[in-house]
Amino acid sequence: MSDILIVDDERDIRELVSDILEDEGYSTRLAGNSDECMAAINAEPPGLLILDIWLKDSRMDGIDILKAVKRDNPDVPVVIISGHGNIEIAVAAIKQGAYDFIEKPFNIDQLMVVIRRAMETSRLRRENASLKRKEVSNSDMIGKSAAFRAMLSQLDKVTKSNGRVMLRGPAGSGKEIAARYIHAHSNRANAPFVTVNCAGVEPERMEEVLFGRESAERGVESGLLEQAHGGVVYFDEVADMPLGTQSKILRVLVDQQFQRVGGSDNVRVDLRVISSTNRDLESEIAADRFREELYHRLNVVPIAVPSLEERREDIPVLAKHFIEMCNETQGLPVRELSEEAVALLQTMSWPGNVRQLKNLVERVLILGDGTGPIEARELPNEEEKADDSGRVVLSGALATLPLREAREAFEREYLLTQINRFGGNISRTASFVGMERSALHRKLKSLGVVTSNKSGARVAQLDEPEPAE
Ligand SMILES: Nc1ncnc2c1ncn2[C@@H]1O[C@H](COP(=O)(O)OP(=O)(O)OP(=O)(O)O)[C@@H](O)[C@H]1O
Repeated sequence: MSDILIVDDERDIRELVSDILEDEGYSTRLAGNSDECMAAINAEPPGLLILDIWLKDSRMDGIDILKAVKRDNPDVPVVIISGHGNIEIAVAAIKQGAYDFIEKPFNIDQLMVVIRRAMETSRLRRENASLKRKEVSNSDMIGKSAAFRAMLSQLDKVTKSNGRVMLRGPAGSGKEIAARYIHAHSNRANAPFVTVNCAGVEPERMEEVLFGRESAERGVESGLLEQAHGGVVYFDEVADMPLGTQSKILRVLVDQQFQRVGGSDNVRVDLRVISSTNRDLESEIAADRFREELYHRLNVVPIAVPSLEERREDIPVLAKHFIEMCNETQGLPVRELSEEAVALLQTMSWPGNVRQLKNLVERVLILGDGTGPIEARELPNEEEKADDSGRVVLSGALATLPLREAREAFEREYLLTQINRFGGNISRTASFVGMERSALHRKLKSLGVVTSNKSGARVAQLDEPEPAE
C-alpha cells in the first residue's frame, strides 16, 4: 500500500522519477498510459500517485484519472506533473482533489519535498482509516437474551442481501450499532459507513450536506452520499428529515443518481441504505410529515431493536463489556459488580436504554474510589429503593391504593421485573425471590401474569388489561 505509482507517457521521465525515488528508499510502479494506470490501481491502490496531465495514446487524460481515483480511492494522494506554463490546469486539478503539482522541468529537491509531504499525508490517512476500522469493530454487539438473539438472527439474515433496512427502537437502544453490524458483516465492509444525522443538520443545509456542492470558487465539494459510494449510508432518525429533502432522497433511490447543489453533472452512486427511527412513522405519514412513498422504499426489511428493559438479562454482560471498554480507552480500573449491584441494575428503569447503562458505568468508574467490586450504594438512588435506614420510599401511585391493591400492584411489578431479568426462566426466578416453583406459578396466575413466547423471546406480561378503576 505504500508504493508510488508513476504515470507519464514519456518513458525517460517516468524512469528518471522512479530512479530518484528508489534511491530514496521508496518502491515504485510505472504506467505509460491510462489503461496501464487504471489496471495498476485496481490491482492494488498505491500509497501515492504521480500523474502527468497530458497522456498521449490514452483513453483518459490525467484529469479523468484524477476524478476516478478521487471517487473510488479518495485516500490516495495525487501529485500532478504539469507542463511548463500550464498553471491553470494544475490549479483546476487541485480543485478536483489533487494534493499538489510539480511543473516540468522539475528539480530533484523540489520533487522530493512534495513527495515526502504527500507520503506523510498518505500515512496519516491510512492510520486514520485503520482507527476507523477499529471503531467499526465496535460493531461487536453484546447480549445473550432471547430478545437480543432474535434481533441478531434477523440482522444476520440481511447482511447477505442489499435490501434496505429500517431499524426501529427507542433512543439509545443500539440502532446505530446494529446498522454498523450489518455493514461490518456485509460485502461492503471495506467501503465507507456514513451516518447522516437527520435531526442534527439545519433543514436549509440538508441538501448541500447530502448531495455536495459545485461552485467556481471552491470547485467540487462532495456530499455524504458521494462519500458513502460503494458502502452504506445510515439515515439516523429519518423522521426528522425535512419534507423537501425527503422528495429528493426518493428520487435518488429511484434513479441511483443526483446532481450536486449548483452543479449539472449527474453523479451516480452505489449505496446500501439503512435507516432508523424511534418514532411511529405511520402516524408521521398520517400527519403529513413523512412521505408515504419514501417510507415504503426505506422500510423493505423492518427490524425491531428491543429496549434494555425488554432484555434485562443482558445487563450484567453489557455492564462488564462497558467496564472493559472504559479500561481500554481511558485506563479506568477494571472492577467486578457485587451481586446487589447487579440486582439493582437489573431492576431499575432504563429510559435511556443501553446508552444510559454505558454512561452510568463510566460515571461510577470515574467517581468511584478503590478497585474492589462496585457496590449497590455507588449506583444512583431510585424512588422505590430502600433508603439508608432500610425504609422503602413509596411512589405516589402506590400510596393512594388500599393495602391489598397496593400489595398486588407491587407484587405484579416486582415479579414481572424479576422474570424478565432471568430471561423468563421460572426456576431461577423462584429461587431468587425465595418461593417454590409451583407457588410462584400459582402466584403469577392469581396476579394475571403469563409468560409467553413472543417473537422467539420469552417475556412476562399481564394476562389482560387491568380493569379500569
Ligand atoms: N448490544 C450492544 N452491545 C454493545 N454496545 C451496545 C449495544 N447496544 C448499544 N450499545 C452501545 O450503546 C450506545 C448507544 O447505542 P446506539 O448509538 O447504537 O443507539 P441508537 O438507538 O442508535 O441511539 P439514538 O436513537 O439516540 O441514535 C453506543 O455507545 C453503543 O455502542
